[in-house]
Amino acid sequence: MQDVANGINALGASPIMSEEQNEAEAMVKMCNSVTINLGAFTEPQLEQIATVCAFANKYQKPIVIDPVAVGAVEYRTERCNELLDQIDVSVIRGNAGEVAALADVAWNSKGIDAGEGTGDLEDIAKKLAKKRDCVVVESGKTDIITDGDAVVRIFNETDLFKLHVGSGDMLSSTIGCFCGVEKDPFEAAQTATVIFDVAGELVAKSMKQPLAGSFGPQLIDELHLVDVKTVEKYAQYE
Ligand SMILES: Nc1ncnc2c1ncn2[C@@H]1O[C@H](COP(=O)(O)OP(=O)(O)O)[C@@H](O)[C@H]1O
Ligand SMILES: Cc1ncsc1CCOP(=O)(O)O
Ligand SMILES: [Mg+2]
Repeated sequence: MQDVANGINALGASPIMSEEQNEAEAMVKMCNSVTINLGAFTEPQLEQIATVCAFANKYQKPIVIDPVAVGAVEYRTERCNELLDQIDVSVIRGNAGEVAALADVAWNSKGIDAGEGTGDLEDIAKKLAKKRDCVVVESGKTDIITDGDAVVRIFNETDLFKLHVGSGDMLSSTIGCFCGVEKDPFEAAQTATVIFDVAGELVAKSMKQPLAGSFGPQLIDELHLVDVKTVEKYAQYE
């Protein structure tokens, strides 16, 4: 949670974390977008999450969902699908295992990680985008972004992302921030993802020794420093 708040604050956005149902309407009214992270929740929190999402739909604030580990634990898949049945979501951002689980595709997920499977990653992402009528960002070595028809691939990467727990959470919240300033969630998701990936890649390239512990803080520093010119110079996508 700390990395998420610091990462998006460094980018110039303004995070606020909330867990209290009674402030849900006020929170949603004042924000530009809502990111729901299902990393660790209890049943009462699910009620609060559903309330926040209902207000977000009412006040037309975009919602980004990070369905952490839904592929690994059936309970999570069920709760996440129940939530998605109730609300309109702009973007779902997950790794291959999470996206496959929500798209009803068999996959061997592993905890918070992507795990392994044989399905075509782009087809699976498109299936979920069509099923939930939203944009899907399926992260991995190549990040796949789709609205169900068009597909954009972002190639900037570093293995250090995998060693830093919370990289996916930071990416999802970054997408949330861009959805708050760009009406088209497909555009917002692409911009956020390329900035995040370029920032991580630049950190990795600048490190004398690629070490997991120092990657996190340096990623936050790079999110602070990174500018449009730098992203345009290094972005690799099609
Ligand atoms: N195998 C990989 N090699 C390099 N970068 C990766 C790899 N897998 C994921 N990433 C990057 O890590 C970031 C977080 O994505 P991911 O690890 O898939 O999310 P999560 O942490 O939720 O599993 C993304 O920016 C993605 O591009
Ligand atoms: C370790 C852990 N446990 C519940 S959520 C979480 C963090 C997941 O982070 P990410 O999916 O971004 O690696
Ligand atoms: Mg994750």
